[in-house]
Amino acid sequence: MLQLLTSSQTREADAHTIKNKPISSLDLMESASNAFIYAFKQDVPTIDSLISVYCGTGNNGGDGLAIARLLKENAYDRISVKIARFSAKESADFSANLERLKLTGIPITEITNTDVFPEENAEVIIDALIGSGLNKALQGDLKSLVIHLNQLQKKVIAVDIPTGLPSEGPIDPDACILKASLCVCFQRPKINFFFPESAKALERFKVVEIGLDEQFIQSQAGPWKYIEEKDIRYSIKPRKAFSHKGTYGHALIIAGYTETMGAALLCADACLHSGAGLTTACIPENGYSALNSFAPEVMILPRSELILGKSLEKYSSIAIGPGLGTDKEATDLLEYVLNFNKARIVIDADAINILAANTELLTKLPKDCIICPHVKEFDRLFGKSNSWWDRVTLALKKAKEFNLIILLKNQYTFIVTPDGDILINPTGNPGMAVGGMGDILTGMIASFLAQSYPAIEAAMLAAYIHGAAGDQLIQMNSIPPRYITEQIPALIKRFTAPD
Ligand SMILES: NC(=O)C1=CN([C@@H]2O[C@H](COP(=O)(O)OP(=O)(O)OC[C@H]3O[C@@H](n4cnc5c(N)ncnc54)[C@H](OP(=O)(O)O)[C@@H]3O)[C@@H](O)[C@H]2O)[C@@H](O)CC1
Ligand SMILES: [K+]
Repeated sequence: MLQLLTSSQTREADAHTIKNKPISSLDLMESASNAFIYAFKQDVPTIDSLISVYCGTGNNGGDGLAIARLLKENAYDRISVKIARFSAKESADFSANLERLKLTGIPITEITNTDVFPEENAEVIIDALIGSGLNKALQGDLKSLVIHLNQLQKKVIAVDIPTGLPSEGPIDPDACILKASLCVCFQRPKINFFFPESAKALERFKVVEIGLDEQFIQSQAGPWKYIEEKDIRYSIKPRKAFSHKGTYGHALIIAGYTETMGAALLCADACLHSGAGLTTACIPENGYSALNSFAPEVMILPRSELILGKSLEKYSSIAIGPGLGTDKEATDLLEYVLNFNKARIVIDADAINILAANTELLTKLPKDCIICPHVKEFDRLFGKSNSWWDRVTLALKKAKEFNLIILLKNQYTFIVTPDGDILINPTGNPGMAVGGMGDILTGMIASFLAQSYPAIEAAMLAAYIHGAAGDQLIQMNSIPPRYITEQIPALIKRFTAPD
């Protein structure tokens, strides 16, 4: 997993690298600027594009100056540089790069007040005004410049981070930020890129290596971790020779109601496709024939039998909630399952709403129980938050308090653990924003739990593979959740095979 850094940790990684590797700070800037150029060339391959580089006077601005010079070396020769000089300060590497730039003949304009802005006919603007050194909200002259640049509606490519966006912490909905179509960021994505509020700052990002000390970065403390494919390959176990269905556990799916039987079918079918040896669905009687024709491999535990107190002993995992309803019977079922606290449990959908209405049940959740709320379910359960940063921080507190794993759904799903980690899932796409998608995920988690994966791994594998299945169908505008299920077995097999 990639350890993500706060802006102060990034500064430490920067200082550590300069101190311990044979590289000077100026050369590190050169390396970062070269890495930017590599990504830039893929995005703007036309060398006669008209490009304007806006630079502040800190190190982000220093990068901008070096980038302008390197662009020229790479045959982009319709470049101009604008320096926003609203204070007398400049960093040493900015000054050094300014001297180097002056030797290239690239036109440089200094903007010292905002009464008149220089005319701008560039097709591409490179934003090197402020990077990770942002220390307050934009105001005054710089804010006026950013508002002006936003109004031009040009293609903007940001260096490291869009000017005005904090690297971490709550994103003020009214913050003035230079909107980028692409951000090329250095070594690690910024934590704030993963929150929906960052959509006002950037459309997409690319991460480029600049040569910071990886060992140092990975040894940093902090909850934010980014899941990679190799984590999935490392966790997932191939099926063994001479194994039988008993080897892979028995999952019970307690889901469905007259009007919402589909949720139970989708959930049970996804569980089956994710490798559980046996899957049983506990549904009301009016769903039997639908289940038998949709997924004949899935067995049935009559809902009425569970209500009468059927033992749960034989199940290796339990999923409860999709399409369950929130009436008295559903509440009793959840309480029954929680009282039988030996099982490995995943709680979703209506069962989360039942928890929200009966918060005393939270104390009955077994250790390492997984809940997988979407934003509304999360807010209903734990209260409203003003920002996604606050919401995830609250999730961290609740995960510790109740010994829970909270899988908080988002374009980048957050898996928040009782040990204080926040695992960010990189897979998935907006085509997956379709009802029923969560039921598939819950079935997958139940399946991995049944197969004896530790709970955090079960959540991680399910989130990653679910999203990866969606990414395989990226050509579809919207993806019916059933199609995700079809992808699962081959995807799992692929992750068990050598690279
Ligand atoms: N670390 C790395 O890995 C590497 C980092 N590199 C690069 O360095 C960048 C970080 O550089 P940095 O630390 O010099 O800060 P930077 O973003 O230029 O901003 C500082 C300037 O902005 C100003 N300022 C701040 N807020 C303001 C506001 N609201 N409104 C107005 N002004 C404001 C602040 O002024 P002050 O508040 O101090 O008066 C100061 O002048 C990083 O993003 C990356 O691009 C690479 O070169 C190499 C490897
Ligand atoms: K920037």
